[in-house]
Amino acid sequence: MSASQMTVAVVGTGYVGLTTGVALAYLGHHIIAIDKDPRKIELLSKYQSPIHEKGLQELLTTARSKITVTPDYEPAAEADVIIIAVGTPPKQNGEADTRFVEAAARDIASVLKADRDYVVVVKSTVPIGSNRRVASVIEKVLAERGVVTRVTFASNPEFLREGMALHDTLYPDRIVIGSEKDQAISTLRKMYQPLLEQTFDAPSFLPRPASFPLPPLITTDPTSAEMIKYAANAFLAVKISFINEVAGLCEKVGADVLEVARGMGLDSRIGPKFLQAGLGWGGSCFPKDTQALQAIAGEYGYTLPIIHASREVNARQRVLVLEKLQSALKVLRGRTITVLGMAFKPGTDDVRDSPGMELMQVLLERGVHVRGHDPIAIENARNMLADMDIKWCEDVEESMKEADAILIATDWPEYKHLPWNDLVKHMKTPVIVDARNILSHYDFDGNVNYIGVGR
Ligand SMILES: NC(=O)c1ccc[n+]([C@@H]2O[C@H](COP(=O)([O-])OP(=O)(O)OC[C@H]3O[C@@H](n4cnc5c(N)ncnc54)[C@H](O)[C@@H]3O)[C@@H](O)[C@H]2O)c1
Ligand SMILES: O=c1ccn([C@@H]2O[C@H](COP(=O)(O)OP(=O)(O)O[C@H]3O[C@H](CO)[C@@H](O)[C@H](O)[C@H]3O)[C@@H](O)[C@H]2O)c(=O)[nH]1
Repeated sequence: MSASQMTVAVVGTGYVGLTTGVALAYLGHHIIAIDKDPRKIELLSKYQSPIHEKGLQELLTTARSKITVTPDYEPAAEADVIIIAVGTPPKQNGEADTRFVEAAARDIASVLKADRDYVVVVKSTVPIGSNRRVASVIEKVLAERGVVTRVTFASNPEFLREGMALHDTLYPDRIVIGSEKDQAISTLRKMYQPLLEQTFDAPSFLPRPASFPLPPLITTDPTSAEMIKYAANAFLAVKISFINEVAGLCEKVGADVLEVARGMGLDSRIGPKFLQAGLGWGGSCFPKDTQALQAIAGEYGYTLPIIHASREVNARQRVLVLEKLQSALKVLRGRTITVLGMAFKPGTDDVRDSPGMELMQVLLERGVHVRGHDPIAIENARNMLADMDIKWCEDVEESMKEADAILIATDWPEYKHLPWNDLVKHMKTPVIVDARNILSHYDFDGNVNYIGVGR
C-alpha cells in the first residue's frame, strides 16, 4: 500500500466529506464517496459540486477519475480507510445527535469483508466517547455476521472553515489523530503524508501560502481528540463574543472597536484573528458545538460559565443590531428593509443558523417589508424560508431602491465595493446598519445615517 494508492471511502458528502474526499483524490488516493441523499448523488455522479466552496468544482473536475460516487456501502468493503463525515445536528436539549454516525457505523459493518485490514475514522464532530461507541457498534454487527476481520478505529476531527474549506484541508494548521492503535495511526499518517510533507503540486487556484510551515501531526487518545475539536471551536466562539462585548462598551465610551481590536491583536499572545466585532457567530458549527459542549459538561455535573456567557453575548448581539435599526427608523412596522447577506459568512452558500436570516424573521414579525439579497446563497435562503413573505432580490442595486434601511448582515467583499453614494440616493431614507463593519462613515458623502457596531 503506497501513500499514493490508498482506497478511502468517505461516508457523507457534505461540506466536510466532499471537501475531504476531493482533496484526498487530488493527492492521489482512490475515493469512494457515499451519501444517502439522492440529490447529492445525482449531482456528484455528474461531478457537479452540490455546494459552493472556492476551488471545489475545479478540483472535483480535475480529480474525477479518482472518485466513485455511490449511495451504496458495498464498495466501502474495498477501502483501506473509511471516514465517517455525516452530520451531527443538535437535539432539542442541545446534545449532538449521533444517530447518523451510528447508522453509518452499522452500514459500514454490514459490508466489511473477512480477513482484511480496515481503519474506521470518525471525522464528524462527536460527543466524548463516540469513537468508542462507533467501535462497539461495528464490532457487534461483525460478530452478528460472524465476520472476523481486523478493524482499528481513530478520531480525526476536522477544523476546516466554510468558504476556505479546500484551503484549510490542503494547508492545515495541524492534523489530529486520536487512536489507541498504532496500526490506525500509521495508516492515517500514510494517507495524510502528502499533506504532512506538502509534496503535492499546489493547484493554481489555491496556491500554497507563502512560508507555510509543515503541519504537525498530533497523535493522542480518542477522548482528547474529541475534546480538542470542541475546545477549539468554543475558544474561537468565546474570542468573538469577547470582542463583541468590548464593542458594546466602545460605543458607550466613544472608542472604535476596529482600532481596539487592531491594538489588541498585534500582541502576539492574542493574535489578530477572530476579533471582528459585528453580528456575532452563526453557522452549522459554533452554535451547535458550544451547546453540545455544555450538554457534555452537564452529564458530568460540571458547568462552563465562560462558554455559557459567550452564547448569551452572541444572542444579545443580534438584539443590539436590531435595536440600531429600531432607533434609526423609530417605527419598524410598515418600513422596507433590505438585508444584505443570507450566508452565515462570506464564501459559502450555507445558511444554517445564519444571523441575517434570523434577523429577517424577526423583522417580518415586526411588520417590516423584508427584502433579501445574497451573491451565492439566495436559493438556499429561499428554500429555507419558503413560506415567508420575503422579496428575494437577485440584483443587489435593485434590492435597495426605495428601501428605508439597509442591514449588512454578511461581510461579502462584493458589498464593500458597491457604488454606495449613488445607491443611497435611491433609498427612501438613507439608513445603513453595517452589522459587519465592512464600511465606515468616511465612505459616504454625507446626509447618510451610517451605523456600524462598536464605533
Ligand atoms: N461544515 C463545517 O464547516 C464543518 C467543519 C468541521 C467539522 N464539521 C463536522 O463534520 C460533520 C459533517 O458536517 P457537514 O457540515 O459536512 O454536514 P452536511 O450536513 O453538509 O453533510 C452531511 C452529509 O451526510 C449525509 N449522510 C447523513 N447520514 C448518512 C448516512 N447514514 N450514510 C451516508 N450519508 C449520510 C447527508 O446526506 C449529508 O450529505 C458534522 O459533525 C460537523 O459538525 C463540520
Ligand atoms: O472575527 C470573527 C470571525 C468570525 N465571525 C463569525 O463567526 C462565524 C463562524 O466563522 P468561521 O469560524 O470562519 O466559519 P465556520 O465555517 O463556522 O468554521 C468554524 O467551525 C468549523 C466547524 O466546526 C471549524 O472546523 C472551524 O475551524 C471554525 O472556524 C461566522 O458567522 C462569522 O461571521 C465573527 O463574527 N467574527
